[in-house]
Amino acid sequence: MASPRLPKIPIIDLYKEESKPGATSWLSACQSVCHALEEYGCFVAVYDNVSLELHNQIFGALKDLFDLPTETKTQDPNPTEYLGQRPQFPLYERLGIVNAASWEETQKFTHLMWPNGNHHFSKTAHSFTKLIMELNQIVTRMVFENYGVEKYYDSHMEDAIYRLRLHKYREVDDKETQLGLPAHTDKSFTTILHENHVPGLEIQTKDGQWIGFDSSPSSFLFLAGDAFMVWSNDRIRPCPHRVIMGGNQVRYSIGLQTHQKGLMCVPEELVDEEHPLQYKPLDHLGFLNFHHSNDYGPKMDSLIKAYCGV
Ligand SMILES: O=C(O)CCC(=O)C(=O)O
Ligand SMILES: [Fe+2]
Repeated sequence: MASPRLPKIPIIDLYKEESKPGATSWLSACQSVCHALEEYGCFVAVYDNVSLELHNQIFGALKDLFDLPTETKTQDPNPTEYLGQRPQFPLYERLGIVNAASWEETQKFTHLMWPNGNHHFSKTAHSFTKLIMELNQIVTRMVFENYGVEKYYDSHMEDAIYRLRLHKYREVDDKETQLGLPAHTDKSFTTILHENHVPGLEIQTKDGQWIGFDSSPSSFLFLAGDAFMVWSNDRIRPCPHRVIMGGNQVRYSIGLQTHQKGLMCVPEELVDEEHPLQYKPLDHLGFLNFHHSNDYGPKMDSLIKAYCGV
């Protein structure tokens, strides 16, 4: 008997030239994006705007960064969002640039890591961020248009803060855990992840199966975070994901997350008899502090319901 086939994460082409309002494929792409997010909370965007050269440069830059001495990466106070050396998931290390859309903030981060400067790092990280911001804007606009609430798009984007997260998962020793990062949903509005040639990321489907995907230099995993669920009044659920490491290669990944300044409300157009209002206005940055001050078990989407559910 054939074994049951695993579901696959939807793959959607978002080539830069065709991903513009008015292009022939725009409306069907808007529908595919929304459908994928409603069913899986994520999809793989095939995006041709990041060159192979930049893909190679960014992962070269990540190697240089994580090769720095631990004292440099763990500076106190911790403006670089360092996380690592955790006994529960010892393979994982993370650094972050909090306001990565800003060239000055990117340079500040670089200067903390390389007091004598590293222009190549700043330039590479910033060029990558700018291109992924464009992808994030395309997808967000598609969702707003598909739900008929595009009039809120501009003000929503004005309130977006972009955070760049840089990750390293070291190779696994034979007797060690393979868990790179435990299952969680992101606290963000959106997250876009890009990885080097070493796979490991898995997402959980609605019926509880864990599935991976074939990555490539032009694939970017778009994930809905907890705040997307609030905004969409539960139409789009955040996607649980984890990292499982297999072999003896180092995995690097890079993620661009968005968070919203101020109070974010569910658009009134997304509230009706079938979808009664589920959330009070969300203070997203307040929610991040609430999350950091709460050790709330598996930290799945119940935390945001506790924070701003009606
Ligand atoms: O490394 C990855 O691909 C995933 C990282 C992640 O899920 C996170 O930092 O929230
Ligand atoms: Fe995540």
